[in-house]
Amino acid sequence: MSPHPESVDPVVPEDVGGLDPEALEQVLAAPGERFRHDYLEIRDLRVVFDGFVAVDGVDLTVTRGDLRFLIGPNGAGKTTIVDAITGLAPATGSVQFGRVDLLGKPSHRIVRAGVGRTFQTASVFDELTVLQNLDIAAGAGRQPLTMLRRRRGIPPEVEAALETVGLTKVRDLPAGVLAHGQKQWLEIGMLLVQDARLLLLDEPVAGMSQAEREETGLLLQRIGEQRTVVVVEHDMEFLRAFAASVTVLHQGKVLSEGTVAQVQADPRVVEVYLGSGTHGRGRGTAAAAAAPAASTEVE
Ligand SMILES: Nc1ncnc2c1ncn2[C@@H]1O[C@H](COP(=O)(O)OP(=O)(O)OP(=O)(O)O)[C@@H](O)[C@H]1O
Repeated sequence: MSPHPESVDPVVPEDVGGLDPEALEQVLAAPGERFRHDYLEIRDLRVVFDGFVAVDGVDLTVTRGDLRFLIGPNGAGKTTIVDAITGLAPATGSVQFGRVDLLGKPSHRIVRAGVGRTFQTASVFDELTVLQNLDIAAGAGRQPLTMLRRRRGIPPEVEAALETVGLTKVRDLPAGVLAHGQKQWLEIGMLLVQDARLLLLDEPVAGMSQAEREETGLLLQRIGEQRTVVVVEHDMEFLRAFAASVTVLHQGKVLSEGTVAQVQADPRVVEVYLGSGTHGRGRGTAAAAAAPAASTEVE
């Protein structure tokens, strides 16, 4: 849909540091038993906008421990599926997570069911500091009375999230001055403190440097070991490096599903990404990025 936001020069110190996987342990620390029923199960999902079928009977199952990438040409319906799961697009069918039926629930109830998402354009509060953004996200899971109580110091889960996403040194800066990649990290941190157990990430590495992409990929792999993670992505290099499994969408339907190697070898996927003008809806970057992968399989 919208073009990737240009990466802006960060107005932050050079030595901000990277992500800290060890700090992540503190945020994630939770007995696996609690997540036993955590899996996303979508059946016959359909989203229609004024007669236009954007999502057309999609089935999707993502289990905890998976790191599922959703790919597909421009307009395939990827973001709309995430919108439907999070209550932002009207849908029919069924969407269950952790035994909770999500369809038809208002967004705040879906958040409370443990579902969190990021957007293609980071949706942090620019005027508030990094710390305040995280604090608000942490509050999303708190009872109103606890929210009103004055708290001394930084809650440990917020501190651990700050370290995890490498933003400790910029915690008092307004989020608006962060570089695009750092905003994406902040959003991931917000999902962690919000205790999201299903994380839906829309193009999380857009605008990031190669080093940042790698750090983010490793972070997502680690989170994916404990939580259910779905990544909407156009970056095929990133996908090849980090996806555990892939669902390819095309014109609102699931075209192919499997490991990276399996979908790359699927002639239907090759056709959609490399095909003639009839499938020419793919955005240039996606098609171009997919081409080397597909061609290695077809050569
Ligand atoms: N609110 C809306 N009203 C009408 N049509 C919409 C709306 N949202 C999405 N669409 C249409 O639904 C289709 C799927 O859009 P969607 O954003 O889900 O695709 P996508 O696969 O995420 O694409 P991209 O990779 O470009 O983000 C597109 O044709 C889009 O124009």
